[in-house]
Amino acid sequence: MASQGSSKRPRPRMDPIHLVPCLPQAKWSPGPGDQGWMLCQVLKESQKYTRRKNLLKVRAMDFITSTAILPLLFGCLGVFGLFRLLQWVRGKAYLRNAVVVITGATSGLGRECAKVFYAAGAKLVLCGRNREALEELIRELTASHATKVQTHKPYMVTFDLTDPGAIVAAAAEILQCFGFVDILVNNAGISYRGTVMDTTVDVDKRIMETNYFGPVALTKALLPSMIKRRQGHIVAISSIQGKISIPFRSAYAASKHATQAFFDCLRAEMEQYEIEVTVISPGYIHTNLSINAITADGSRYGVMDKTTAQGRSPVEVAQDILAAVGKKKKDVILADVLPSLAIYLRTLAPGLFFSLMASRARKERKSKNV
Ligand SMILES: NC(=O)C1=CN([C@@H]2O[C@H](COP(=O)(O)OP(=O)(O)OC[C@H]3O[C@@H](n4cnc5c(N)ncnc54)[C@H](OP(=O)(O)O)[C@@H]3O)[C@@H](O)[C@H]2O)C=CC1
Ligand SMILES: CCCCCCCCCCCCCCCC(=O)OCC(=O)COP(=O)(O)O
Repeated sequence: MASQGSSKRPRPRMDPIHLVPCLPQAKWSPGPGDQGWMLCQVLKESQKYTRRKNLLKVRAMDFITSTAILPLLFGCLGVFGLFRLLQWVRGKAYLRNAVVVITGATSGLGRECAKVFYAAGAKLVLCGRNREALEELIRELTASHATKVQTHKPYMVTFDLTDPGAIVAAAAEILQCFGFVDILVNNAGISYRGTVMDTTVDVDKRIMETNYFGPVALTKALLPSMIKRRQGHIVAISSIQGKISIPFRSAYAASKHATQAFFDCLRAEMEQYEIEVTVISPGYIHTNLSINAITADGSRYGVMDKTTAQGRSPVEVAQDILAAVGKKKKDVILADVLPSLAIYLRTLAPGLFFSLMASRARKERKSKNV
């Protein structure tokens, strides 16, 4: 009985390095026209190709391991990591014990900014119109002990940004708190809903006074003391709407565009005194901004818009602001991809951007039947 093994075809011997079958060379030498010969040529070619490929692989590995690429890569990563760490440590030191003034600290983003700057060890002067809300915030801050750095009891100064006289008096009071100001965060603001045609000029002025003239006046009142010390930092909380204009927000978008322009000019002029200027442009944030917005006739809008309700958490935005200030960033956009892209679209393809805004206006008009 023939053994099972003898009925099988002999398996080709394998080339141990390249893992391809070894060609029978000495025993068999077929000639052209022979089918076996053709197969042999094809096999030879494929063997050559595989060898070349493997050689390339070996050479590439040799290059990576024996040359400086890997050490260089790890070196770069190390330097980058060290740079980030240094930046973080410097940011922390910059904010610790710094005298920071925050306007609009009674609610929303300003309230959260107060919390993160307080936890970072800043000496706060909290501003707003509502004394009780400021007192409650100070109680809340001083009651919390969840920080590693030394904290300081905040001061408060109440005034209305639409009152130029009150701003001058408030600036003097602010300077008396700690003797000087390191960082001014111009955060207070109101929004607006309405068509250009229905909106009274008084409403346009009110928005401009709160969002533009008020912060400008407060900044001008505090700048001389900063210039004298050759030290200071002005932060303006603008908006994505300081970079693009969307329908039914004429007064608000105008006030934020003016804010961006003013503080960009100021940055250039203050460079000689080493005074920093940071403009922050957030997208939607979940605060009471839409509820507190005013309408075409000056009445309160009073609605929590879907866009606002779905906005970023004010705590997160406040943390981003703290980081940006610590790094002395000049211009920061804190928004989702679409609004950020819209800024580029406005610059690179204005025609397309204007068509999109016109269609947005049509849709909104239809849905509100106006
Ligand atoms: N929420 C959002 O989607 C976005 C907001 N922003 C900006 O963030 C900033 C903060 O707004 P946000 O927290 O969202 O809104 P809120 O309405 O919650 O807070 C607004 C703050 O501004 C103060 N304020 C309003 N008017 C005056 C005034 N005349 N004088 C003094 N203080 C005033 C309010 O104080 P008071 O208690 O006295 O009313 C309040 O503290 C604004 O500049 C806004 O434009 C930017 C982009 C998106
Ligand atoms: C290359 C492709 C680009 C596609 C771009 C499409 C255009 C999309 C338009 C997006 C508009 C975004 C508007 C964002 C507005 C915003 O974030 O405002 C922040 C605020 O200040 C909110 O105030 P409001 O009172 O309006 O709630």
